[in-house]
Formats: sequence, structure tokens, C-alpha cells
Amino acid sequence: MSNELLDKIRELSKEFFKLPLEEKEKYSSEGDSIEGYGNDNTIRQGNFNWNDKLHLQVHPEHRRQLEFWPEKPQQFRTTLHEYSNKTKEVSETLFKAMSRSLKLDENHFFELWGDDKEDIIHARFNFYPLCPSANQVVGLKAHTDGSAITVLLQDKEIEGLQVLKDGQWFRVPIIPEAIIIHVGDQLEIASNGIFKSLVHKVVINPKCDRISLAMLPLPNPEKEIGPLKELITEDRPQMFKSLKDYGQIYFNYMASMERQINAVKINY
Ligand SMILES: O=C(O)CCC(=O)C(=O)O
Ligand SMILES: [Fe+2]
Repeated sequence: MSNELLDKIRELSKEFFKLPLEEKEKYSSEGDSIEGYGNDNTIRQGNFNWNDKLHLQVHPEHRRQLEFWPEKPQQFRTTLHEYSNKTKEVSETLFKAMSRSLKLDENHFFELWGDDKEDIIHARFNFYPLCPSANQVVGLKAHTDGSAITVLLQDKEIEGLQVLKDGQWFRVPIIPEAIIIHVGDQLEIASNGIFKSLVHKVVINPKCDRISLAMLPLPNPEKEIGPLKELITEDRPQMFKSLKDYGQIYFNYMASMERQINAVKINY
């Protein structure tokens, strides 16, 4: 992806969130729909997040709900279209490389999340307003993503993302020309626990707003996802159930569980 494209999509998302509320509310989420503009309306573990979001399904193209796609700023739609296609290419390359890294045929993961015309990519634009009492609110509480992987574009100037490793939180530095890749729950499931879904959170800056854009590849909800049989061995018995539509399970357990993946774990 070119730096120009990264800068452009960052700029356009900032411009969108800076529009007057009544303009943004033209694209508000409706009912239970995840798509559209709004606050992070799920109570995660008893608390709200200090976060505004615009959530859009970008793939497959024939399932786009354009009524949620902002017409302002100009070029938002065309740029998101371009960015989505690039994300698809990046994620395909990664799925193949990750499969090869486990000495598997390169199509194993790609077949789950990339090669079917009903496979999905969601875009989640995040906006974190500044807060003078920044240490009393959380941008996004600690969570893992329900996707296969997450292709994350961070703000160019304002840090905020933190990741959990060995029980300690680490700040993720800003590298303007870099994209961050997380492992999500579905890759942990399909790899039978070899790849670990990343626990991460977002903190708020007291003086400046922050944006980010998470692209989330998901499978066709009709497709069954489970640990690949090649990765189930005597030493590593099957850790997760096979299931359809993990996305739905993830949202069902959002409020009640710190790690939704525990809902599909096999306990021996
Ligand atoms: O804002 C960030 O850097 C992370 C966003 C995130 O974790 C998410 O959208 O799931
Ligand atoms: Fe996340």
C-alpha cells in the first residue's frame, strides 16, 4: 500500500468524524445492525468505551450497504473502495505466508477467509475524542478481535494502542508508514491455538483526538471454522469446537466475557 493511500484514508476518516453531528447521524446504526455510525454501543464488561465508530462491511462488494457509506467528505467512498481492495491483497498474502510458516499448503487459511465470494471484510473506523481526565476513561477496553486477523492503520501522530504480553502492557509506537497486523480469535481457533489472538486496549490522550482504522477479515458465515486437522496431534489435542458464524458468538458474549473465545474452547 502506498503512503499516499494511507495518508488519504487517515485524512478522510478524520474529516468524517469532524463533520457536524447531524451530517454523521445520516449514517447512524439502526436497531441491532452493527453497520453505521455511532458510539461504541456495546457495554463491554460493565463499562462504556470512549469511542465513536463508523462500521462498514466492505467485502463482498454485492453486500455493501451503501446507505451507511458517507457521501462527505468527497472521495471517502472511492478511497475506501481502493483501500478495501488493497487490504484484501495484503490479507491473502499473509494467510498464505502464515500457512506456509506452519509447513502447510499455502491455501489452508486462505480457503477459510479469502477465496469465497461470500467471505467478508469489515472496516471499523475509530475516533477517540480527547478527554482532559484521560486516565479515568478507556478508549477501548482490553479485548481480542473476533476476526481472523486485523489489519490496523494507526493515527500518524497520536499514540494510544497497547498490547498485553506476559501479563504486562506495552505501548505500540507510531510508525507512520506501517500497518499493524493482529492475530484475531478465528486464526487462533483455526491454528488450534498455535497463533495467539492479541489482547489489546486503547488509552485516551488528554490533549488530542485520535483515529484508527481496523480492517477485519471474516469468513462467509455459512462456512464451518475449526482447528485444521493437520494441526491436531496427540501433543496438541483439539482446543476449540468447529463452528459457523463466530462473529455472532463474539458479539453475543461481548458484554459478559473478557475473552469470547473461551465460549468455544473444549475443556478436557
Ligand atoms: O485504535 C486502535 O489502535 C485499535 C482499534 C481496535 O482495537 C479495534 O477496532 O478493534
Ligand atoms: Fe481491536
